[in-house]
Amino acid sequence: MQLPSAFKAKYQQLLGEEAPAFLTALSNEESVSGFRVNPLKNGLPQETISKAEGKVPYVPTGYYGQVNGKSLDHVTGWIYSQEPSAMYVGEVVDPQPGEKVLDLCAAPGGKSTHLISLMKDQGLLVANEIFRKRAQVLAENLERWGTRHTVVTNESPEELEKQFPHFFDRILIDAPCSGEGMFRKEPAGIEYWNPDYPAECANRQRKIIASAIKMLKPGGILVYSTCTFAPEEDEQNASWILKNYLEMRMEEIKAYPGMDRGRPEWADGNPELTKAIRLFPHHLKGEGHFISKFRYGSALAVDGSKRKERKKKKQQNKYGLSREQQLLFNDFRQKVIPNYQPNKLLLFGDQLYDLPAGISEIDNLNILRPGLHLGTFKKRRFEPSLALALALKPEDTQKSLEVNKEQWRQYVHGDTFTIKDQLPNGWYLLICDNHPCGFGKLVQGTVKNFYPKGLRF
Ligand SMILES: C[S@@+](CC[C@H](N)C(=O)[O-])C[C@H]1O[C@@H](n2cnc3c(N)ncnc32)[C@H](O)[C@@H]1O
Repeated sequence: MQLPSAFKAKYQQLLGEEAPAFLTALSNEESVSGFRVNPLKNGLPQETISKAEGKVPYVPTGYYGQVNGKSLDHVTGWIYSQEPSAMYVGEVVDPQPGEKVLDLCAAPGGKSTHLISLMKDQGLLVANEIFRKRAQVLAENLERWGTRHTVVTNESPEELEKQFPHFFDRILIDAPCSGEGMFRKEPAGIEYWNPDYPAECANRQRKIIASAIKMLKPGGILVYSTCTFAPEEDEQNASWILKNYLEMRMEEIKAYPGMDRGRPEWADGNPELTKAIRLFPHHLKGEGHFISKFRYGSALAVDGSKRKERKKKKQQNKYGLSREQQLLFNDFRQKVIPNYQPNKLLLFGDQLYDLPAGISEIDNLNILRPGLHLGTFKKRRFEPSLALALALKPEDTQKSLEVNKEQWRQYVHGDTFTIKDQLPNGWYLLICDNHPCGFGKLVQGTVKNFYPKGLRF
């Protein structure tokens, strides 16, 4: 791979005698692949793990190795393909169960799936992406992951800032950046690069940071990360935060072997910047990353709850179910998932969702996924969704049907298949090798296929 000569000259000057090792690792060595396993599911993805090339030492759920995108483990959300350096970001955010967390630049969902896992799917994760198409991919990836407590929004940071003043316990900005750290994984990124590009990205990042800080609760945590080596976007933005927001304090990030500290001399010399972390491909088995962590130390008293309370009442009617819809869903729930307790049922058109607690302000937002998608109302019937199936564990239902790998392949291909056992007609959660993988409707021994058309293969 050919790196731009201005890029090489820049890092020659910054890294000095280390530069040849850095440039060789970036241009001549292979990128590193990895995957994380999903602790929200009811077991370990043994088939994928058996082919792994070892564990990532700084991420308990992380492994080195490739993922087969058509495997049962991947299709049912038991694993997420993510390069190892990127995995450390979620660990640094360290969200706790029950917290309110915002992933501001979230697509395609590598960090969001990690954050909601660490939260044990408790509390609220708002996963936001500014571009609609990317937000749809984000929603799909989170659907596979099987989360009840994630809302996917498609907003600009400026718009979100109006809706969530001082609302979140933790915010991650995994910023759009010049992507230098991904050059060997995505060489197309080299074409966008020019010597002015990092400064342009830094300006855009500062706007995103300014919005994020307005959404932090007093005492809240901001993690700012990039996948670039450019000091303009890394240390210089971290020092910009410290200079412009006196209530923001840097928190020290643990450096595992192979990780480097932030470089104050690449910004204004502030020694605080050593609390950040740099991941270089010539020091660590992974791609390039920068991670910094801040606490919003101000003891501001902020309360916008009264205004919101009024809106909340209006919303309940707007998204409410008709009597017939309530009966249809209750009938399904009692027969198939009697122990499932929805938090708040919400109807978007004919789509039924379960809105997580902790969020009421949805009227003024572009929302792609207001919580777990439970299913669709059709004429006088309710069809459960794939998302619901992937959020269930085998023990959540008595109405399940074991399918073998061959039947699973028929199912994801969109075919019907027959079963030998005599079972009553109705909805069944299909389970293959302990993986819930979708719903099927049994009619006289034939399992009718409800796998979404757009996902069949
Ligand atoms: C580095 S990627 C995020 C990767 C993601 N966190 C993950 O782990 O899968 C940055 C994201 O920021 C989005 N983005 C681009 N411009 C933006 C802006 N002005 N404000 C917020 N997000 C933006 C991009 O579309 C992209 O999805």
